[in-house]
Amino acid sequence: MTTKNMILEAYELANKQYAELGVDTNEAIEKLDKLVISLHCWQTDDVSGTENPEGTLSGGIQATGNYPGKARNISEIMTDLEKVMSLLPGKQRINVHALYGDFSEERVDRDSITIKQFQHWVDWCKKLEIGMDFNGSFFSHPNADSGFTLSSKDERIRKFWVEHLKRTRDIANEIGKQLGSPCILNTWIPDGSKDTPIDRNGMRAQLTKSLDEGFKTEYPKKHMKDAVESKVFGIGAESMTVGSHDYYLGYAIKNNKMICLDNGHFHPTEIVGDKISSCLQFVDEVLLHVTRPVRWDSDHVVTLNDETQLIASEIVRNDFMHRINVGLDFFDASINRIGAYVVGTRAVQKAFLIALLEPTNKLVELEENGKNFERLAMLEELKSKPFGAIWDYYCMINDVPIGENYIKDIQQYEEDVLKKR
Ligand SMILES: C[C@H](O)[C@H](O)[C@@H](O)C(=O)CO
Ligand SMILES: [Mn+2]
Repeated sequence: MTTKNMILEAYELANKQYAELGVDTNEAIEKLDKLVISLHCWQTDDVSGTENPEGTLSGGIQATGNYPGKARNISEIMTDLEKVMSLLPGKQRINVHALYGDFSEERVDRDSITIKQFQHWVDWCKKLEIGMDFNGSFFSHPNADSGFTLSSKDERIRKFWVEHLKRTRDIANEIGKQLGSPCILNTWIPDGSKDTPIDRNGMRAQLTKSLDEGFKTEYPKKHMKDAVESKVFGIGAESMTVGSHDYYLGYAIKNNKMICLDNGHFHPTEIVGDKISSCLQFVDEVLLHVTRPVRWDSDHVVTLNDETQLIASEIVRNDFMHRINVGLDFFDASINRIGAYVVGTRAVQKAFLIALLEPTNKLVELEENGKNFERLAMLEELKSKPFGAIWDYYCMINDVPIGENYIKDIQQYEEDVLKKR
């Protein structure tokens, strides 16, 4: 029997098993195909960027490892991302940080960037017919060395970063306009204090002042949408983070912004899956940065673990797909970087597929009737249903490697491209 026939046969059997539970696998696949995952460009080069690739990564984040083959310029980043997308089923878009501009003709500082430095990215996205998201880069820069950017009490520093915020919003608007797909601009700042600060309120008041100034211009939501990203702590800012979750959730609700939930940015026992339905009571949309924190915000490659699953299940169970923007945020420099993307993105897609194959109405019915043993039993039994057969079929109809077959493709790319860098 050919592999194709085996996959088709397994799919038919799995389809029947899920039908017995009242789940239509074809419908699940159709819905999964609507999921667009925003691929962060910074796993290609360990967040080095193209502005000053030899500089040190600051802002309390760290990419550990020195696996060969890291991308060294925009062209290599694009080549790597094209390879990644060729190995993924479904749809993707690209998420670019401001420190990834094209500065080959002219080196401009962050308070002077315009669409010009990002036109190359936009043209590439046009060619690939994909959308693009954008981020201000408030780290790896001398004006962030004090540990404070938008919340700084030094007016020169604060103004510099307000101007950066304004510029990034303008660029995002232009990206969305050119690509005909709203560009999400995420604003994350590393501001915080290593040791116990006194004037927490003063720092947060500065941040509010800066955000209010930076967000003054209204842009059409069909072109760009703002998100603000909170964090519990960063390396070197252990005692206090200015942009905490309480802070940004409040700011987002008051100012009609998206909140960005990065699941590496909370205390280890907090789970982002549980926050989605809370936030969506009060904000229109949420941006996700899906990652895998191991003991801290370590940004390990996402896997199909309970945390990833709850995030996907909460979105699917509540029909939140159109109010959630799924982005990734991991950077592991210790393994093949293309492999990191493919494993991490496929893990998120698998979590969504599993969620789509759940007989949610039946589970809710059990819950509402107080049948908690039955709910627990069903949840456990669902784990061993043949979702893998549906996944393989989805990869097959998307014409991408099935199962672990992408490993050899990536090994080949390592030989042909990465080892020559
Ligand atoms: C590059 C960073 O991961 C990113 O800007 C931010 O989203 C973050 O999560 C910082 O910890
Ligand atoms: Mn993040």
